[in-house]
Amino acid sequence: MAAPALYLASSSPRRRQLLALLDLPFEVLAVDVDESAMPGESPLALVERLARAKAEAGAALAPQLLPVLGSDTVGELDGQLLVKPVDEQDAARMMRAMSGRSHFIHTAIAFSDGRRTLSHVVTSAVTFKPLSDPEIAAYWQSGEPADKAGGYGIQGRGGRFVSHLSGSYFAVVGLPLMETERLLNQFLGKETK
Ligand SMILES: Cc1cn([C@H]2C[C@H](O)[C@@H](COP(=O)(O)OP(=O)(O)OP(=O)(O)O)O2)c(=O)[nH]c1=O
Repeated sequence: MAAPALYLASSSPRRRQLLALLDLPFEVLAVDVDESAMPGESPLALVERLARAKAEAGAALAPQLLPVLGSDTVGELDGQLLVKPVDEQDAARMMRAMSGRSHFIHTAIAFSDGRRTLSHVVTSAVTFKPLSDPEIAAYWQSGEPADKAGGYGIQGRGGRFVSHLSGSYFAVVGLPLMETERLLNQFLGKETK
């Protein structure tokens, strides 16, 4: 196996698959970061703080001084945070709130080596078609919503609900490709166009 060029501080298989598309050898680090929001913290501030915290927690564990990537995804509707649903009722509440209208998905990325941290947030707007209660119930049964911010996966069955996307598809899935490569190059001091 090639020596790693960076570490990924994430237990998400999706982030692993997406990072592999940058064609750089990397190793995964398991970090444990408390993801709860602080009182009055905006979704944008939260998502960036968590990505930085994951990257910095990873850097503290990394066996070599290499960039560590941390990332976090949250949704926002009317200023309110949309995170992973705690149960079916919570998922249904979010789906009904998102039905027939647009919400934001914020994904933050951060690189840290323990000495400095650089971060960036990508915001996308996702519009849902109007959803019926039977559709919402059947979607929960598919098992897809449980581990996803906003309670859906655009890359799976949840894609059936999306009538419009403005922003980065890959950021909604959990890792914006172009921005991650650009931020890494910036972190490494490489010139990019
Ligand atoms: C909106 C949306 C979110 N998601 C996922 C991306 C994230 O993995 C997840 C949000 O949870 P996160 O806390 O960002 O990430 P995670 O717990 O999966 O992994 P880790 O913290 O170890 O990196 O929701 C999708 O896969 N598709 C979607 O359409």
